[in-house]
Amino acid sequence: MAGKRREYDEEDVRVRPGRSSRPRTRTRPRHENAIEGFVVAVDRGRYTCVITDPADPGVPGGGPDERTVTAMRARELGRKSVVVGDRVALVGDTSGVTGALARIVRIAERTSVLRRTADDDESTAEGRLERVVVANADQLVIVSSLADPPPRTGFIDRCLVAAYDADIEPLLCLTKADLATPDAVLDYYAELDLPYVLVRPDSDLEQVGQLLAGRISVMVGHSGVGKSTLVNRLVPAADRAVGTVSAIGRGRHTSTSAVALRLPARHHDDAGVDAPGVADPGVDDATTGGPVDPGWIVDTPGVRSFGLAHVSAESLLHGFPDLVEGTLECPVNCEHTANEADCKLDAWVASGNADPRRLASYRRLLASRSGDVEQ
Ligand SMILES: Nc1nc2c(ncn2[C@@H]2O[C@H](COP(=O)(O)OP(=O)(O)OP(=O)(O)O)[C@@H](O)[C@H]2O)c(=O)[nH]1
Ligand SMILES: [Zn+2]
Repeated sequence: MAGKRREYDEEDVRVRPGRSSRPRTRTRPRHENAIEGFVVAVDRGRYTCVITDPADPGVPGGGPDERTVTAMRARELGRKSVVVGDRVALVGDTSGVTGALARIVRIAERTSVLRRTADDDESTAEGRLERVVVANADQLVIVSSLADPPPRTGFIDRCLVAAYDADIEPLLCLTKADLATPDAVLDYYAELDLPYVLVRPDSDLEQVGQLLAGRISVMVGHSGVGKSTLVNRLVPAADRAVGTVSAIGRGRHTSTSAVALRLPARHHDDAGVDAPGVADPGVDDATTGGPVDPGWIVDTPGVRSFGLAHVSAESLLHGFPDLVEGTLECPVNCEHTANEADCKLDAWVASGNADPRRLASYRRLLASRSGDVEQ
């Protein structure tokens, strides 16, 4: 019976009625032996997956027995993209030996998606789309240096909106704290309950480590802010290339890519793991008493920013809670742009309720968004 053999939910496979005559779901193998993996890198149709199947030795936590397999998409996935952070079901040769090729037959429902900004690569049709680049992230680490290059709050604001929209917690990581004070940046965000950490070359990174433990954290930041330096300190095995800041800024990366790096294991008895104010990331595996998943950092070297074309003007406001009250008296359907004669935000700012730079930033995002390509 066809119905009985189906093991896919509708999210995984669309059973196309009518025009499509291929009885795909009836002939598909069951893939009972599929094992779970986590996509850590994507390169030209090949997916690098770490086996995270509970039945697999060395899982979770990247033990010595951990296997990394190369996989391709099974045809039955259709056009569904597979991105870094996806949890997938793998069949075929999952031995992980050189040359072995597994197949991804299922993608687990995503808890979050981050899309890269539409103009990352204007030279191709694909590059003009807001493609999903990272799935299942639960934290967006916005890396900004306090000097050299100076902080760009417009960029931070954009990332905050992307994070709130995707339901991902933001963490502001202010680097080069040895070169400048964070006061101006923190003042700009005074009205937001924005968690932040300060990083300098001599910081021990204990606090950062705690905030990353057991979670999937995406790092984003401009070139030269010290992202690679930080990743190398957190994940020494990653060996990310550290560049030098050039006056004109470096050319754009030619390809957009993301890669997930496993954080080194932390131990239950690490001092201060339950520091006040730090949400319990749930690293204790109480059910099995097994090893702790240390978490992942997703580095996004080719991603300049995250797309907001799909975010409504009202949702954009989530990144600007200090402005929300100022819109309450706006006319219905007010777009809150500078062109709206009756928008109340100008008066809200003029009477000192919010920083004018915040309104300017909000309006810049509104304007940039309308230039984005809708997916
Ligand atoms: N003073 C100071 N310099 C730092 C700090 N962190 C990084 N740097 C320096 O800043 C420069 C850029 O660092 P990277 O780690 O390459 O920056 P990045 O963000 O990875 O830049 P891309 O690789 O271009 O994306 C290097 O010369 C680092 O040594 C810091 O906390 N303080
Ligand atoms: Zn308005």
